[in-house]
Amino acid sequence: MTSHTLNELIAEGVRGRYILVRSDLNVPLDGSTVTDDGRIKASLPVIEKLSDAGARVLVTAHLGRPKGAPEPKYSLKPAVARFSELAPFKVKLAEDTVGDSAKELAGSLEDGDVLVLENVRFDARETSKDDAERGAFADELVALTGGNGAFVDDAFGAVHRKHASVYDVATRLPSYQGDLVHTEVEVLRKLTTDTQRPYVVVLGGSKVSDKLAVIDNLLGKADTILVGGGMLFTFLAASGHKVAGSLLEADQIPVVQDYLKRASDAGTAFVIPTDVVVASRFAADAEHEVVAADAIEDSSFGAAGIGLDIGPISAAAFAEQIKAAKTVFWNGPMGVFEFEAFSGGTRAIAQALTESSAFTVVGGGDSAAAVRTLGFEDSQFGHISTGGGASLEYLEGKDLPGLSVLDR
Ligand SMILES: Nc1ncnc2c1ncn2[C@@H]1O[C@H](COP(=O)(O)OP(=O)(O)O)[C@@H](O)[C@H]1O
Ligand SMILES: O=C(OP(=O)(O)O)[C@H](O)COP(=O)(O)O
Repeated sequence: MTSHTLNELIAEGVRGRYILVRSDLNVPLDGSTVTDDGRIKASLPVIEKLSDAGARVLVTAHLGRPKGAPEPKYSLKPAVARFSELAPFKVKLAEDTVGDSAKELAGSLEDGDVLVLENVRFDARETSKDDAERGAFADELVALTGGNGAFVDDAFGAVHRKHASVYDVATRLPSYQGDLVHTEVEVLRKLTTDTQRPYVVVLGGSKVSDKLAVIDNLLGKADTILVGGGMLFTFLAASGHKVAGSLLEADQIPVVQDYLKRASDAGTAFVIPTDVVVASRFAADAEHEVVAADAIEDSSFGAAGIGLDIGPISAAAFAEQIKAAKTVFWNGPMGVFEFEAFSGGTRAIAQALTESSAFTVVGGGDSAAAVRTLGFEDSQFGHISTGGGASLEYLEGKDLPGLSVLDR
């Protein structure tokens, strides 16, 4: 199955037509400052191509996980401000997604203009499990394109989401694959069809249940899974250890126990940290100490302690595995890298990737932000993917709704 490409759409002619583009502008923010603009830079080429070709571009995007209603802290304003600085054309932001502001501004677009609609997740229908609800929202998005529109999906980071702006609009408009999605899929396709072993997967971050779900299909595919970040505490708890106030998804403990049981038969080894950096509270200047991973509650902070990074012994052990690998996929920071005191594990893993002769892929908004803010260059890695969950789901061989809906 193949998808139609952006170049095909441009060859068909877009001047004067409304082209709906789904981008992933879900960037990390510090207040209203974008701390890593990688996803904005990655989204720019497709929008620029369409603008140059005379399209009237309507961009949809999400930021964070608002609860289906407008919340100022999840506004796309900072992302669009940064977009405007980077783009050679003016970018407007509507005050709503499909309301009066969106309709009025869309109606006033001229050829080559770009309008970003406010966070699609401000409308609960975007992420609804109910097909009719999502469909109704998609209809309203599509209505903004007049009668002759088209859809370009360029939001690789969201292709694993069956959401209205990713999936349902593509069932309603002639649809095309954006260049970013195309490039990302090509790299991951190579990784899955020609995997050099040992194949090491490094998992961390805070979207614990999302990422635990992908491990099921990685058992037997990956030789080794290194477990860090927020999910390590669910692994420790599954082995009977107390984790004090650390991030724990208690309902996932049986899932992890099942993985641990099946791992050796499947030929996959889990490596769980043996030491952890425990803090007195979740803050950049919190007191902290390194303790054994099976004795987190014995730290000076007792049951109030929070594990915010893997310890140095574990980081060194992970680095050894990475250096001996031929393929490494990494998603999810090892700790709260945003705070210097808890960035050591993430830095050590990034460093090991740069020193490994393996083909290395770093995936995920925060993982990409982490390597950049810790001073590494994109060119030191085989590929930096804009999608963490999306690339993991691709690697486990799942059908990704945002990709399959584009297949003809
Ligand atoms: N031990 C931990 N406790 C709480 N949060 C953590 C921990 N380790 C990492 N994190 C957080 O995980 C976040 C990134 O997670 P996630 O969104 O899953 O990664 P990505 O965007 O790369 O897919 C970071 O903001 C980081 O602070
Ligand atoms: O940040 C994203 O994914 P990632 O953290 O897996 O890289 C994407 O923008 C998708 O966001 P979502 O996981 O809230 O659907």
